[in-house]
Amino acid sequence: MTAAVVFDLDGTLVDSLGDLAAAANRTLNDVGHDPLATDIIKGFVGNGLPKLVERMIRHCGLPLDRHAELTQLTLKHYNSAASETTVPYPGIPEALAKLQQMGCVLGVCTNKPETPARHVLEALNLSRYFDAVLGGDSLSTRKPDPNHLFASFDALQTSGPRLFVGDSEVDAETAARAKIPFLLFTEGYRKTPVAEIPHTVAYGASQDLPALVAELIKS
Ligand SMILES: O=C(O)COP(=O)(O)O
Ligand SMILES: [Mg+2]
Repeated sequence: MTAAVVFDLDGTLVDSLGDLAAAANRTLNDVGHDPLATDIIKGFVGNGLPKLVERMIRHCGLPLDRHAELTQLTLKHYNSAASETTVPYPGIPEALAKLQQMGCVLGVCTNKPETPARHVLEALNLSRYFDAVLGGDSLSTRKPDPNHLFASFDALQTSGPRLFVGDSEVDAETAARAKIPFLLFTEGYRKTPVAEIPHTVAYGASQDLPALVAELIKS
């Protein structure tokens, strides 16, 4: 039986915080605001780019009626430099290759807009592993709505076991609502202690993924 494994992108497959923060800070620069520390911007990631911009606007005390304009601006900045410093987490390419060898079909379900998500996967030589990539703007809904995750599995067209791998509270909520086993990467952008994030298994080294997946699909 073919297992389907769907991955979150930011904070799970790739460390993209530097490029996200750079895009956000370029927008702040455009409106005459001082840049924010990367760690502050890290707290804005997880619910997609429009939400990141909304959190930035609130944090900086900027007018909320500029949300649409500043979202467009941030997307433009991000699209022009989405893979400058972004790298796969150590062990990710090897783990994906191994999972494919094991017969798993792989997909991506990210709240990042689809265009930069595909660009990042391409630039980092990871797109070859994925049969489906759904972004935060691919549907009319996004994580934590379980329909975003269901649509990602449906796109893989397999009937075997389903697993979801992610790094955040949003991913955990999505998996719980979809009733799909959840593998939590502990070294991504989560804001709460691991023990407070519902998960099936937690891991801190991506090299361990193939063995964890093998264990979960056999049970
Ligand atoms: O774009 C975001 O806010 C988060 O993206 P992710 O769903 O790949 O973690
Ligand atoms: Mg993530």
